[in-house]
Amino acid sequence: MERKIRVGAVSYLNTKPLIYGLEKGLMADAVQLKLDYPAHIAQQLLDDEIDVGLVPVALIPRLQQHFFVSDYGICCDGPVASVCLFSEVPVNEIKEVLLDYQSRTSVRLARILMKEFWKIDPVISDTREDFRDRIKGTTAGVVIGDRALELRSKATYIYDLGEAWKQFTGKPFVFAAWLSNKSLNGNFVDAFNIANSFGLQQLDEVIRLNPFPHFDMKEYYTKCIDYRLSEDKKPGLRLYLDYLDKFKL
Ligand SMILES: C=C(O[C@@H]1C=C(C(=O)O)C=C[C@H]1O)C(=O)O
Repeated sequence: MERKIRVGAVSYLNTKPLIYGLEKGLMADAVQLKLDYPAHIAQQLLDDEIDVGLVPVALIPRLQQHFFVSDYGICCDGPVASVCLFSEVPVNEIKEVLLDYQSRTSVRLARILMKEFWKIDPVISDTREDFRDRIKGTTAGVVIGDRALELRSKATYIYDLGEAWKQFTGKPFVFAAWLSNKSLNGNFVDAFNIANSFGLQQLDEVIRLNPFPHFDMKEYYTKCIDYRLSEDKKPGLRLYLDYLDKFKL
């Protein structure tokens, strides 16, 4: 029997619709699914511990070769709600910014926006563990995922990075895409696309299975996250990758 394809998916709520089909057993004979936070998925694809991952797009320049596995990803076209700069003071008074250790794409997006859009030059600090209680006074923080959705109700100033990117460039943004480090056969790709679309067609059931009191999940899945990695998303992705190159990020 052929070895199963090792698939690494993001463990946040944003990914639940995409993996609902896989978790229901579609492709159970072909796929072994692991969940982790984005920075770990990125490392696992680099280390060849997985074959396919919902990988932060910031990893693309570091991969020797990469293939887009499906028509789905984690994108937005305007406010995304779960990727924000949280602060107790207005953006131009921020002195230090803590960057979420779980992120690879958004932390670099924040650096681009600070330089080019907000035109601020705070001290930028990486983190290695939970840092949310250090966001106070003039120290702000970039937080992603479910923890960001939760923080929204407590934060004073919320700068949504999807919204800021849209204001800055006029374009949608791609956070993560299903990428592989080797070419996979067309049958796998077709089945994977069908599995991805399964949950998107049954959002009410996905929401029922993953109750989350801090945010309206129907709104999150239908208005904030855009799951279609369609052609109209590509110019924004290219522009982001150009900025990574330009600023050596
Ligand atoms: C919209 C989001 O997109 C994500 C952000 C990522 C990143 O910053 O590296 C990677 C995967 C996505 O989960 C989110 O996490 O809230």
